[in-house]
Amino acid sequence: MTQLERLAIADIVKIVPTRHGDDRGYFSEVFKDAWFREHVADVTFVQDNQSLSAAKGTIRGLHFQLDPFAQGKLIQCIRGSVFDVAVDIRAGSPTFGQWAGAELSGGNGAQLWIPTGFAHGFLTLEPHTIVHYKVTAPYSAQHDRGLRWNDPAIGIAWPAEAAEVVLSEKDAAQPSLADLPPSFTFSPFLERA
Ligand SMILES: Cc1cn([C@H]2C[C@H](O)[C@@H](COP(=O)(O)OP(=O)(O)O[C@H]3O[C@@H](C)C(=O)[C@@H](O)[C@H]3O)O2)c(=O)[nH]c1=O
Repeated sequence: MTQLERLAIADIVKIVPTRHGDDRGYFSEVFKDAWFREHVADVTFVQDNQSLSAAKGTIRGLHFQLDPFAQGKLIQCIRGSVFDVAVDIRAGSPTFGQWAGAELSGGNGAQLWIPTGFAHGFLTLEPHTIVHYKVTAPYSAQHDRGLRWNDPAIGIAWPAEAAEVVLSEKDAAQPSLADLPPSFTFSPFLERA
């Protein structure tokens, strides 16, 4: 049975698909459209992404895209491990500015569903970590925005691997939540799929 757990922010859902183990290894249905629509969110995924991070302590994020290219994301780690985080940037949301996170790894097969209205990022906990994820809107460089990974106002409790981080130039220069123009948050607060 696939396990489903809502995190501290209930719109963030952790999913652990069943793994059928045998002498060869395991088999797992990692995404099934009808099941996902019924149990998690009635959305259509239009793009799959994959990133390899060579070093432990790599941070990617926190990222989101503006409407009309806002993306819901289904995140999975297929090699190594990450601490994966979503930050609520829905203006008017009772959990605005709060975060929820989970460890995703090739070993645990866990996934995180992050709807639109959240900024997303992760920290690699091992070298050569591969993250694979589905998104509900195509990439649009013009709509791509970010938030500072270590904004004290958000206060993400990153694991110890964040003591010495590897960051892109873009992510080293991301603004803090207080500096986001109001038009960059998702307003009015809508409980979107
Ligand atoms: C995200 C993305 C990037 N690119 C290109 C742009 C650039 O040349 C190169 C690397 O882009 P980035 O530095 O933005 O890659 P990265 O920092 O891995 O960005 C990703 O981070 C995680 C946390 C997310 O949530 C994703 O949605 C995405 O924003 O890949 C695409 O062609 N398509 C895409 O969908």
